[in-house]
Amino acid sequence: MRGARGKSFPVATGHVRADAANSLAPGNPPPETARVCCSRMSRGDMAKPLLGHGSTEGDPGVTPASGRTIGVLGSGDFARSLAIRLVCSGFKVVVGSRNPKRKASLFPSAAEVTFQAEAVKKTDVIFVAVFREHYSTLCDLADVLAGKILVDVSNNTEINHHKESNAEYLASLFPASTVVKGFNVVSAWTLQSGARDGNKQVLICSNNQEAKRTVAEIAQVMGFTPVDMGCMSSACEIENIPLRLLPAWKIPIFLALGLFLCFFTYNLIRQVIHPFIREQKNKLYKIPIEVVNTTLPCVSYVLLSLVYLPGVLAACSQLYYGTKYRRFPDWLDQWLQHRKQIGLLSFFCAALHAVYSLCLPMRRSHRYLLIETAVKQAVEKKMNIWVEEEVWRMEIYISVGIIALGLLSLLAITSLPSIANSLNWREFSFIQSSLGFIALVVSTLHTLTYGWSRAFDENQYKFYLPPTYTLTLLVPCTVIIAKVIFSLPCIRHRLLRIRRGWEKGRYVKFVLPSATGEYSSGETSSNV
Ligand SMILES: Cc1cc2nc3c(=O)[nH]c(=O)nc-3n(C[C@H](O)[C@H](O)[C@H](O)COP(=O)(O)OP(=O)(O)OC[C@H]3O[C@@H](n4cnc5c(N)ncnc54)[C@H](O)[C@@H]3O)c2cc1C
Ligand SMILES: NC(=O)C1=CN([C@@H]2O[C@H](COP(=O)(O)OP(=O)(O)OC[C@H]3O[C@@H](n4cnc5c(N)ncnc54)[C@H](OP(=O)(O)O)[C@@H]3O)[C@@H](O)[C@H]2O)C=CC1
Ligand code: HEM
Ligand SMILES: [Cu+2]
Ligand SMILES: [Fe+3]
Repeated sequence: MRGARGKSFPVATGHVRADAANSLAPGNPPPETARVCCSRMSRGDMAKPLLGHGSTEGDPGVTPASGRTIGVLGSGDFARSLAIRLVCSGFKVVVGSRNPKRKASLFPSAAEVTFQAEAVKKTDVIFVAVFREHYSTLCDLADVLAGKILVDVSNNTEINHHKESNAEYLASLFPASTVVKGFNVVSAWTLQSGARDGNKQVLICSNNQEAKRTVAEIAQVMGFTPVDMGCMSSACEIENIPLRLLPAWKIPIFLALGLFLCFFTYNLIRQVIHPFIREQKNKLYKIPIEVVNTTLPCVSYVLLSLVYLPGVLAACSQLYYGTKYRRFPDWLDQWLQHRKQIGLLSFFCAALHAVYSLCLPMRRSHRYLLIETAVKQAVEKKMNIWVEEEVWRMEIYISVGIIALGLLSLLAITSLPSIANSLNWREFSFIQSSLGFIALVVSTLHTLTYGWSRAFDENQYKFYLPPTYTLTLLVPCTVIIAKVIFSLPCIRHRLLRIRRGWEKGRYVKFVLPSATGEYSSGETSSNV
């Protein structure tokens, strides 16, 4: 749930009873028993609740940290994991089920499992862990639920599946209760195994601040990070989140696939179809490795240049308008937001390309061709086949390729949230912006030394199509030339001023009253 809009919660303890307050404050470790139980908790333990031996009852040393009782309606996966996590966090739990006898054994013995009506009487915060379609079966409990907080944890099967959110629907069924949306982005498994880095966030919304704060505090005690998503109108958005698959990656993946298809087709024409038509030679064997290994690097290289092109366009726009306060066009804003994903896809393709390249010599076809060439040269009595220029060319382009990949790996590592969080923004920007640009320059050197003079060799033109690497050079070279121009002192200085808030022509014309009291026509200006 990285980057979810919303703000974190101030933990207020005013309204919560004193004993519950200090336990609700973040960072209060759950009681020893609970911690021991949680550390040994595993999926298998779901069926055999461990708390029986170490239940908090009867053990003088340990009282439930919060003493607060939390209700759970439903006895399914989510209800069970929720009960375990709540008990581990020191809450008292009462589960309401239609069939308590049958379900009791699935819950930790510290949790009380009883009928729904019984359960809701014992607490003022109830998690409704049933599907939306079964909400109406709870209507007989409306009186008992009046004035209580209902936490709607439900998800849908499709985005915007219903005209109103499940939480709003629940609120319409129980107008006398207060509904808070929350916990739906947490899977039953995470609930049970505890919050790990990726899905620590619990998005919460409600029209009632107090109720929202209460649920947030419970989330904090459970080890989650509550994120305030505002009022109930955000419930739809919160319910859609678990249904979206890697939203930030869609456009970059389609871009990479599109580039792959184009370059693959181009290379197929040049390396397989051309020899088949012109020389009746069957080169189909080249497809799995050679064609792929001249496609992947091109995709990687173009993607890498598309990471730095928006920064160049952004700079051009700022220089042109003489301000940084003018919104970029949406397409550029979108592009700037997707640079991380484009960069990581570039790294992924480059890494594959490196592995493919290192495997080139181990192929059977490579050996046959090598032997064939050797025999041919022996027959033609060609002894000295060493071409110094070619040797150097290959030594250089492979070595430079390895350096480029090393730099990309560094960028990829600093993309990891745990690493990025350990850098300050200047360090992060230096690595991403400066080192990233150097990686682009080094990759260009690799490509140019690989291509060398092929672009001027007419044998390299198949069906008049130029060698593939020449197609890849356009965007990267544009970015490199632009960056060189921006580094010229006059332009660099202006760009830095703009990025520090200076604005072209932002001055106020005003007329100074002269000593005699008339207004002179002189104009003065000041930057506002
Ligand atoms: C392997 C790899 C991993 C990467 N990982 C990350 C990553 O984790 N996070 C990341 O952000 N990038 C990542 N990138 C992309 C790239 O490295 C960074 O975005 C880098 O900061 C771009 O530098 P730049 O000099 O092009 O532009 P910048 O210097 O970042 O930006 C140029 C100017 O554009 C404007 N600008 C920049 N961003 C915005 C914006 N979002 N909205 C409005 N104006 C803006 C600013 O005025 C800025 O001064 C990765 C790239 C690669 C290859
Ligand atoms: N599973 C997960 O990982 C997650 C689930 N959720 C949400 O949690 C809620 C429960 O999910 P989950 O536990 O997986 O579902 P389950 O089907 O496992 O449990 C749902 C519970 O609802 C009750 N129930 C079932 N049928 C009916 C019925 N016809 N009438 C009344 N009550 C019924 C049952 O409790 P009893 O028989 O005891 O009354 C049952 O245990 C859903 O809204 C889901 O979207 C949210 C995030 C993650
Ligand atoms: C360990 C790192 C690398 C090695 C060993 C390597 C090796 C090679 C080899 C052997 C070729 C010739 C491919 C062939 O003829 O089949 C090649 C071409 C190429 N490489 Fe790399 N490379 C590396 C990294 C990179 C990186 C990081 C990039 C760019 C991001 C890159 C971009 C290219 C390009 C664009 C070509 C030309 C492809 C063509 O037009 O046919 N390489 N590389
Ligand atoms: Cu436990
Ligand atoms: Fe439905």
